[in-house]
Amino acid sequence: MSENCNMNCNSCGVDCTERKTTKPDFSVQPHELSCIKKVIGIVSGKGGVGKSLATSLLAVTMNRRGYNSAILDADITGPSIPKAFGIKEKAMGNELGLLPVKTKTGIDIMSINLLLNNETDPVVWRGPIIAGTVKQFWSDVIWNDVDYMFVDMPPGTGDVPLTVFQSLAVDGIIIVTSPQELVSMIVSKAVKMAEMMNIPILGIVENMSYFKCPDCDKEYPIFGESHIEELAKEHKIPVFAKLPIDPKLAAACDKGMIELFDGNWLDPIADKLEK
Ligand SMILES: Nc1ncnc2c1ncn2[C@@H]1O[C@H](COP(=O)(O)OP(=O)(O)OP(=O)(O)O)[C@@H](O)[C@H]1O
Repeated sequence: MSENCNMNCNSCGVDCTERKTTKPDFSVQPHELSCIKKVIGIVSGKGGVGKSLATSLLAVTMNRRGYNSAILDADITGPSIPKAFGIKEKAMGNELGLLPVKTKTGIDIMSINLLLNNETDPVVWRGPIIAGTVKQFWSDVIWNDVDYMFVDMPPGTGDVPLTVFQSLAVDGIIIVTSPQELVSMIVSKAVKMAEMMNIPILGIVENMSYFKCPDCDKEYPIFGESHIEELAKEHKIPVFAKLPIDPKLAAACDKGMIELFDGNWLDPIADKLEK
């Protein structure tokens, strides 16, 4: 202990044996009228691997099982959720807070594109403003009676994923990846970030895993052989699902009809979430 000790470790830099480390608490309270039971972050180490698609499919899968599902689109600079669900209207608010927009099948969605006048306007904001917006999607939106909220994270391990992990009450994350060599390093980064944040990793989804020939049913690994099993074993996390490259999925996203997708690839995740 320093001889000048004033017993306030927060204002002292001496690394003494008596030091009491108090971790700063960055958590943000949800809106007082919100009721959110489980929050699942959908993470990818890099862009374009199908994280938003996986988020949408998960929300639809849980909704089909009779749960109230919601999507908080934290991908502020590349929001693609409203388009996949074909949402044209803007989010409304009242004196109490902002209200999410309901999709045709009743999934609650909040995304920056539901607030911009023009969905093609770029969001040219600095990191702290973007991170602040995500926090507001949590604290200022009235998420009424949500069983499963899926948070579509921006790719990487930067400011916004960090904000989500520190501020929102995330119960677990699902990592979305694709079968390329680069991926093992990228997944490892995402895994380590979750570990640093003490957030459980529920499992990995490998997207664009193969293409199934409609004529002969043979599966072709278009992006190369998958190494996901080894990677999952290395990090001791389960592989939940392997999604095929399916032009019907891309078309459903483009037409805003993802709620009509046909496939049960994500059932193992839904089973685990139900448990
Ligand atoms: N399995 C698939 N089969 C066919 N098309 C797919 C598949 N997965 C993703 N796509 C298409 O690839 C594009 C990128 O997918 P998506 O927006 O989900 O990626 P992302 O990881 O969220 O990207 P970003 O991180 O840049 O936001 C979309 O047009 C989507 O429809």
